[in-house]
Amino acid sequence: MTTPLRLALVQMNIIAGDPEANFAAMEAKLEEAAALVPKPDLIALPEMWNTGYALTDIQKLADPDGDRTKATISAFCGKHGINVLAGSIAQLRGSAVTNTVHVFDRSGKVVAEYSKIHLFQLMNEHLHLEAGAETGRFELDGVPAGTMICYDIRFPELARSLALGGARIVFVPAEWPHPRLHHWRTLLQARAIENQMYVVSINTVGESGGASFFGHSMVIDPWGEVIAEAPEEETILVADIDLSLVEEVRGRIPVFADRKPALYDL
Ligand SMILES: O=C(O)CCC(=O)C(=O)O
Repeated sequence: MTTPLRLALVQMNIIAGDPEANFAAMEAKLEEAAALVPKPDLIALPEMWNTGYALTDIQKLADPDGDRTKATISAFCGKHGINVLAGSIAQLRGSAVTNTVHVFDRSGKVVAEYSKIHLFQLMNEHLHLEAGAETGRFELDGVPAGTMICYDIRFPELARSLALGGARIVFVPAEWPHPRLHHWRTLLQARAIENQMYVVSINTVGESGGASFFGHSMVIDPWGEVIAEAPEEETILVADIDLSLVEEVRGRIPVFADRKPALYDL
């Protein structure tokens, strides 16, 4: 990617259990983001945007092999020449359902697929979904990056492993509810500060299954500053980021050179 890099984060209201409505809303929002001037380099979507947390019906609602998602978003990327981190979807794989992010380059090619490693027991994910077994590293326009999903931010080892693998930006699609705004903000900032990288989160808004999703999608720079933050309503959050700040911050406080991995009992 060229520097600065323009990001457009689609903070949307997901209708639980209604993939038709969510696909229509997602396509309209991608077109809205593509019409921004200047055009974004990358558009990102939130977690489980196709089905929301309709977990008891997830087997019949999930996208078989992600085919509909891949066809729709790949065509969009090819038409507009924009990278898309397609949040996550409920994806049917044989008899299992995973919570999976697909990353598309400007030509519409899928360059990465990541399934959520840490399933969130408080919302019964472990009863309905199968956990992923690989981390989410990729490169877009030559920039090494990574993705995690929602609850994954509570595991600093995962963000560290992406940073050690070279990531300069980590994306976090989420469906994170009240009353844990304090945890959301603090954990996202901590992951950015300790790894001296950009952390870009894309949350949802609205109500579903007794949970209220608060938005506050954020772009946090490698110094831990929140450089853009969405309100609690639907919005497309736009931010221009300067990747040279990653090297500048890493040069100022040499955290990676000062690590003592041999002493950590991990
Ligand atoms: O960790 C949390 O508090 C929220 C996580 C969550 O909602 C999720 O992973 O879907």
